[in-house]
Amino acid sequence: MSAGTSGAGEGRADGALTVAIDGPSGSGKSSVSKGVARRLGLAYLDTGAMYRAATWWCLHRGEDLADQDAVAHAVRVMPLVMGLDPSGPTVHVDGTDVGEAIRSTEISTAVSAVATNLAVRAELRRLQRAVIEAERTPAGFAGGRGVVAEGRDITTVVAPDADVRVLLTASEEARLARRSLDVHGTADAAAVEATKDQVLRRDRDDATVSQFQVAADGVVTVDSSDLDLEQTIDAVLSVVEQVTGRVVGPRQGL
Ligand SMILES: Nc1ncnc2c1ncn2[C@@H]1O[C@H](COP(=O)(O)OP(=O)(O)OP(=O)(O)O)[C@@H](O)[C@H]1O
Ligand SMILES: Nc1ccn([C@H]2C[C@H](O)[C@@H](COP(=O)(O)O)O2)c(=O)n1
Repeated sequence: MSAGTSGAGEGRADGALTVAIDGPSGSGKSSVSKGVARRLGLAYLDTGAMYRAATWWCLHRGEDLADQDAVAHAVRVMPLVMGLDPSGPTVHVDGTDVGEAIRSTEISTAVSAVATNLAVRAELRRLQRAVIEAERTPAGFAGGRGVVAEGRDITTVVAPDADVRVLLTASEEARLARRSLDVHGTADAAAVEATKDQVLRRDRDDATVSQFQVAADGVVTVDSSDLDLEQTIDAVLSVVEQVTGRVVGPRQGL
C-alpha cells in the first residue's frame, strides 16, 4: 500500500510537537483536534478517515468485507493521499476526492468491519506512524510541522510516545445528541434513536480491537460533556501547556 500527504497548516509550531487524541464516537475528536492543530500551527491527521477511505475503496472494488484476506490485500494496494491542513483536511483515493463520500451512512455503518480486520490495522498503523514521524522531524524534506493525530488507538498503540496524550470523552447522551444534530439536523427522540447504530453499536464493535473508553497510564482525560467546542479546545490546549510547559497564545478570530 502506498500513501502520500499534502497540504500545510497555518504557521509553524515552536519545535515539532506530537499531540495524540483518542475517544469514542461523537466525543468531538475531529472538531477539537482541528481546532488544537490550528491554534498550535500543527498538521492534522484524521486516522478515522483512513479507515473510512479503506472501506470506501473496498466497496468501490466490490470486495466482500467479510473476506478478511481480500480486504487486507485491497488496503495494501490502496493509493491513499491524506491532506493534513487542519483548516481543510482532504482524503483522496486513486485520485478521487472521497472527503464527502466517506461520511455517508453507508460507510459509517460498514467501517467497523474493516477497522476490526487486524491485517488492515497493521497496514494503516504503519502509514499513520510514517506520517507522524515525518511531521515530527523538523529537518525532514517537508520540514516537519508537528502533528495532532486523532483516532481510537493513537495514545496507546500508534504513538504512545507522543508529547501530549489526551482521551476525549463525553457522556453517551451528549455524544448521541451531537451526532444526531450532525446527521439529522435535530436531536429529537426519533433522530437520537436512529443515530444509535452509528455511535453505540460502532463503539461496541471498535472496542473489540482498541481501548478508547478508559485512559491508559499517562493519558489525560478531558470530559467535554458540559463544554462547548471552544471550551473543549481550550481545555486540551491547557493540557498541552501543563505537559510541555509551552505557552499557547490567545485565540485570534477562530
Ligand atoms: N464540546 C464539544 N466538543 C467537541 N465537539 C462538539 C462539542 N459540542 C458539540 N460538538 C459537535 O459534535 C459533533 C461531533 O464532533 P466530531 O465529529 O468532532 O466527533 P468525533 O469524536 O470525531 O466523532 P466520530 O468518531 O464519530 O467521527 C460536531 O458537530 C461538533 O461540532
Ligand atoms: N485509530 C483509529 C481510528 C478509527 N478507527 C475506526 C473506528 C471507527 O468506527 C472508524 C471511523 O472513525 P471515525 O471517523 O468515526 O473517527 O474507524 C479505528 O479503529 N482506529
